[in-house]
Amino acid sequence: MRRLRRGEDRSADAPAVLARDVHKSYRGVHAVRGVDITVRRGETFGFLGPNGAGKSTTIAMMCTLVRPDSGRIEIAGYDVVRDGHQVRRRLGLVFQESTLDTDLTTAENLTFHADLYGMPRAVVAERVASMLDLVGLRERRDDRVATFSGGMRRRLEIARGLLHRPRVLFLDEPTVGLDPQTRAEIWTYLRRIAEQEATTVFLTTHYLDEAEQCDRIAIIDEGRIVAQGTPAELKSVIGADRIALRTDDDAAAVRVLRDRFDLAATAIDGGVQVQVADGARFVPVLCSGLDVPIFEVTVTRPSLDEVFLHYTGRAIRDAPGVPAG
Ligand SMILES: Nc1ncnc2c1ncn2[C@@H]1O[C@H](COP(=O)(O)OP(=O)(O)OP(=O)(O)O)[C@@H](O)[C@H]1O
Repeated sequence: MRRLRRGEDRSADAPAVLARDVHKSYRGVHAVRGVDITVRRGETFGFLGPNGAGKSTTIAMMCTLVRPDSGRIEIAGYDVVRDGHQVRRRLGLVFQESTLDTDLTTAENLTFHADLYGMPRAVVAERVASMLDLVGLRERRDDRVATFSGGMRRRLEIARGLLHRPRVLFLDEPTVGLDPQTRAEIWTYLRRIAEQEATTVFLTTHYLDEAEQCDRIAIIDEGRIVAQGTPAELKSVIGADRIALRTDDDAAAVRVLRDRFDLAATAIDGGVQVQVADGARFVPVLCSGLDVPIFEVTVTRPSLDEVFLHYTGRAIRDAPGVPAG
């Protein structure tokens, strides 16, 4: 590795987040068992897993709140154990539980944060204004946070997390408990952050439609990363499209699928199902070659739901304590 000159910022070409063989146990519970993660600069990275899989522990280690037992974590090139101060300067945090002071105004909450981070007074006013623009709260600058909706509070927390220009913004379930419209709105801001601020966004979510919007995702189960890649890459592991058929004679359809198309069909509720590589291309071939009247054909492409089920043995929506998405 190239030696750094005094005062040189390592973060310029280092990955935003790097974790190698990270372990953490709490008395008797091996919560994180050899996690490897690489997040590139500017990526929006989704971290998924069933309840108790080790997400919060991993994030807490990345944010210097919990010390790893072994392994290595670097944020923008700085080690979380050796260079904790450098790491903290480079990250922003948005937790599930709000940490805003509701008795203060929007601007006061932000200025308080700027003081904590030792931001020069001369730049604070302008930075506060541009962050409030980013999350659409400029008009509410002097209102007390106590008067805000859940979505507005979350937006303010995002603005606060970004105020000191972190390299990585960590968000733990940023949209949990919000209605679908507000969730969509938060995502508009998250995308804007990635574009305008060139900030890496690392977030946990239980919503697969949100994971779908990430550049890359990792799935953790029982303390281990079981899959990592773009949503498209992970879905391609599941591979096949599913074609569900309702026909006039399902038994005959199964025979024809086997004899003519070499496909093993399985019975499903009210019909039969086969798996093929490219459903859209196969449907016309099937319809002309089946010889059995078809009432209905449905093609389902692999989803992240199936990816999650494949790797964890659980449907993400079945995880206890998770509102249906
Ligand atoms: N402070 C602690 N002391 C003891 N055990 C803990 C502690 N924090 C977490 N654990 C245990 O470590 C495991 C991983 O927990 P963690 O909170 O990291 O999972 P998670 O994926 O974030 O779960 P959730 O989605 O429910 O927040 C769980 O078995 C949990 O009970």
